[in-house]
Amino acid sequence: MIYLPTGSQMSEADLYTIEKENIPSRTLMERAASSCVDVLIEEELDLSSTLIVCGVGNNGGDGLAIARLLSEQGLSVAVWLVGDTTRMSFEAKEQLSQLQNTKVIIDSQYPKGFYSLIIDAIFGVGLKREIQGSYKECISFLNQQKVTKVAVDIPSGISSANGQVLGVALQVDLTIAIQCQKLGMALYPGNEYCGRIITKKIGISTLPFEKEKKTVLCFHNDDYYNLLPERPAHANKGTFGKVLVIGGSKGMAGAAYLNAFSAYKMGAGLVRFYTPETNRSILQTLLCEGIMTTYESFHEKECIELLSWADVVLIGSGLGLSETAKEILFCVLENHEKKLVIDGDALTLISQCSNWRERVKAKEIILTPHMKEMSRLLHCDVSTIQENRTEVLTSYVNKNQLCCVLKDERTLVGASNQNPVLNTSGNNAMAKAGSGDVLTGIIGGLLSHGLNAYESGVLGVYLHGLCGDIGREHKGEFGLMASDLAVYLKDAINYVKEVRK
Ligand SMILES: NC(=O)C1=CN([C@@H]2O[C@H](COP(=O)(O)OP(=O)(O)OC[C@H]3O[C@@H](n4cnc5c(N)ncnc54)[C@H](O)[C@@H]3O)[C@@H](O)[C@H]2O)[C@@H](O)CC1
Ligand SMILES: [K+]
Repeated sequence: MIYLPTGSQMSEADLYTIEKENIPSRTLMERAASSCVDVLIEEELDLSSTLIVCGVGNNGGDGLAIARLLSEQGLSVAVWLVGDTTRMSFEAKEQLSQLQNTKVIIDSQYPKGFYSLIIDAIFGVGLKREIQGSYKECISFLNQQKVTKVAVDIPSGISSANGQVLGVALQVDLTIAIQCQKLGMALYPGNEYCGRIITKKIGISTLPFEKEKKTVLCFHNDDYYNLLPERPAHANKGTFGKVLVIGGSKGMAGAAYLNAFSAYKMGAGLVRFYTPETNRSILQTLLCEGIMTTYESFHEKECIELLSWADVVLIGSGLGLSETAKEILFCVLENHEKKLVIDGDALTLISQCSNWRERVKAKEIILTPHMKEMSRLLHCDVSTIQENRTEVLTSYVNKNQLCCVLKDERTLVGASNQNPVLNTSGNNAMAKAGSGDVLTGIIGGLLSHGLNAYESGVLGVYLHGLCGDIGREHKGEFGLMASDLAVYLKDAINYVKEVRK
């Protein structure tokens, strides 16, 4: 796995390396610049006439050092120095003075000419606020130039903490990430501005953020492979767990079906529906393997008996917000002692109850909110969550001692005392009704194999995304349906195993 630090975490790591490992800032800058030059050469970019656009911080310092290194190779280089040079960082000033006796053209305006390549060294991880004025004009102007563009560390204008565009951002073809990819480069819209990403290690110690459970991780295939549950030969249907699906109100039977179908496809041993009587024939026709208990109103004894049968309860997909739904939900919260996944309408119902968490008995709890549902749980705006998703998620899971799958184009899985994991599988073909119900079912299937909440959330989200990637190949970007996703689970699991080989 790799760490995806925010800019501030990266700056702390820079400082730690400089102070505790006694590597001077200047040395790190030289290493960063020469690594960038290596990439430019390895990638066979046209370096016949390069424009390097530099800001006044250390990202600009990297750019100035690159200018010197290219010029030492006899290449034609011009530097456009943007911003107030009286505010230049110490390292950038040093780099600028080293350029004085070279052939590099330095201009505080756009140095007119024909350029084969533009290098963006305006802002790196130090970008803090909305870009305005001459910086904004400069980036907008550069965006109009039809020339290959390469960003040093991160495209200028992208927040390294959350991937948001701070006023304006430069769209580049290639980003050379220094030491680590930053979180904002993996999130949207930041990711779309980066083009290809090449990471170059330069010896910055990542110890400071490795120690923190707050730093976001991105798993590799091997990490996922290690989470895949085993299916011993000596097994029966009880070995792989009993999943109780409580979902589907009138007209929403499909949500319960997708939960149950996906849990079975993920290998669960037995799946039972607990659903309104109106869904009986629909669900039995759709899934003859599903055991069926139905209700017309709340019966505590019946509900508690079903809970004692189940290893895993999935509650909420298409459940509705009726009084009966609410009674069943709170009966589950107060009586189910094993593993519990709370999805969809059940999330809305708990968000209306301030002491819901105190009432939960289950030893493993997973919530699967999308951004809107999370905003209901936290009683705040969606934008507040999007801008600070890691902090919001981390503090929520630690406060409530549970696992939370925060669904978005890039889903983040957090659990108490664990690093959040950012998922990068999946695509826009999955943005369709029912997709989340499939995820809930997959997570249920993994829980029923004995994985804990965090493992099931992390692996479930990845497999779900892979189903989307494989499904898009077969069914297309427009035509992929939620029910198709679960069908591709076998291919997704095989993919994880094959890549491992
Ligand atoms: N020793 C180090 O610190 C190293 C730094 N490196 C490079 O340095 C970068 C980080 O350098 P810095 O921390 O100096 O930050 P940046 O170079 O990213 O920019 C910070 C500068 O921009 C200003 N600024 C921030 N937001 C602004 C806005 N919206 N409008 C106008 N001005 C704004 C700040 O006041 C500061 O002067 C990294 O991304 C990387 O490229 C690398 O060379 C590796 C070593
Ligand atoms: K940059």
